[in-house]
Amino acid sequence: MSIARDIRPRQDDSFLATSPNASFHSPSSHSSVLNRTIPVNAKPLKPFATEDIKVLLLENVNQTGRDILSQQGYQVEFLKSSLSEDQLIEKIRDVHVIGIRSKTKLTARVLKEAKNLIVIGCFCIGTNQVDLQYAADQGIAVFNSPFSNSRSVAELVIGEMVMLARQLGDRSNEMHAGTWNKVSNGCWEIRGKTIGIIGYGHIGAQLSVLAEAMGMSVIYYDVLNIMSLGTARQVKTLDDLLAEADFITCHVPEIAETKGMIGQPQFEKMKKGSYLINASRGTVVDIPALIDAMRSGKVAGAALDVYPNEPAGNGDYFNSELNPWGADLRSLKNLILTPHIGGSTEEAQKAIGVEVAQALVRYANEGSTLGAVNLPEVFLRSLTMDEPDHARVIYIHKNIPGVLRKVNEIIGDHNVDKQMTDSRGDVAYLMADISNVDAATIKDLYTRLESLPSRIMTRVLY
Ligand SMILES: NC(=O)c1ccc[n+]([C@@H]2O[C@H](COP(=O)([O-])OP(=O)(O)OC[C@H]3O[C@@H](n4cnc5c(N)ncnc54)[C@H](O)[C@@H]3O)[C@@H](O)[C@H]2O)c1
Ligand SMILES: O=C(O)CC[C@@H](O)C(=O)O
Repeated sequence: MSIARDIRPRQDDSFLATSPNASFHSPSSHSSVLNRTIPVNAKPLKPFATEDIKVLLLENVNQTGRDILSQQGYQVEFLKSSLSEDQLIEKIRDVHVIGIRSKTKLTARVLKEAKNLIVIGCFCIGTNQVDLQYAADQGIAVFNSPFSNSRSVAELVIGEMVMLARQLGDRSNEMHAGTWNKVSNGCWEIRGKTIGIIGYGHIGAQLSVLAEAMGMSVIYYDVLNIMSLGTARQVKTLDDLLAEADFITCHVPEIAETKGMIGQPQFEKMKKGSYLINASRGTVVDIPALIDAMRSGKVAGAALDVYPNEPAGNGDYFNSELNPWGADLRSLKNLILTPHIGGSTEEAQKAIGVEVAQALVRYANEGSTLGAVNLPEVFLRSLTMDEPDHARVIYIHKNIPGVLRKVNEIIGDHNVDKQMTDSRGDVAYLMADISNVDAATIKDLYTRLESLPSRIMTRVLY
């Protein structure tokens, strides 16, 4: 049994002094709910000695996040880069909380070994690097930061459009090599041009507003019907967008439908001399097809921030071993290559560090799944110091008929102050606050819930 799932009684009251911060600063729609319902005298709930909680943070997670987790008394191990699958399997075995960014692949093979893991924090927007369903089936919650770096990506794209339209990358490279090459041929203003945004979500919509302010016409394609901002216009098909846009920019998640979404047939449908930007995920654009389209002059310039294979850490790793077309790509003119830095600003990384670390603490200490991307969102107001003998039961279980009857047979002998349950697909999440319980009762509740066949994970916080 893992420490985090341990229900052993408190040795003393010392961990009451290390209260988790009860406030939640996420700008998400849930924040007002949380802020409203957390009383000043919230009772810290901890089922464990916090110093036993092991946290592994990879990929240079921001100091803000590291501080929040360390202040809880958790044991925090921090690495600057990612780990390979085999290295992760070794490391993850005794970890209760893991924090990653976009490079660390938490596959089913890795998660299978993570016997103590209760929660994953993706300190970024994308969650495609985690096997979300497998995690849910094991009762492991996954949190991310849905929009703390959206503005940073949108600003990068605006800058890149100007750079591509003016061939700034090439001019700068030439000057670095001592060459003065003053040209205007093929150089344009972006004012009056049309930007075609593929994926009008957080980033796409933010970009729409900025591009319009630069004097551009904005069209977008999205699988959802989304309200246009300003004078932007939604087009019906991707082909409509490709035929009309001067600058095409991708802001879709990596899912089966978006893999290879921009390939040779799509390049054929673009206007001659158009520009392509991809700061979403590397698999969205077929890079050999882009190389052909740039060599033929169909595409006048491109900016890539993401690649099908990216190195685990910084260094001279962006070579043909990593991606076979590397040398061909690097030989192209008017091509901006950046190392997945769309969201890499001080503002974004600090905000993400706070948001995700707070979600991890809230989940570990209080069981709230608000904002989880793979479990139903369940929240109960914090217990207060006026409720010293209350315990919070969390029962993550298979979503099959008859479970609640069995659970209520177990907790129904006690005074259930409040209870909430919800399901998402095959997994359901139940939280119940029970009053007037002693250590023996807590142990009994835990053991009986654990013995139910529907059990995925039981936690009792008190
Ligand atoms: N380069 C970076 O550093 C960086 C930073 C942040 C995010 N990202 C990537 O950008 C992606 C988009 O971010 P976001 O915050 O705007 O996401 P979002 O979820 O807010 O928006 C994505 C939009 O794409 C749409 N979409 C999904 N499938 C589509 C399809 N097949 N065709 C057209 N539209 C489709 C969705 O309906 C949604 O409106 C993220 O998933 C992430 O992978 C990259
Ligand atoms: O910081 C990262 O590694 C990922 C940034 C971005 O791709 C995201 O998904 O938020």
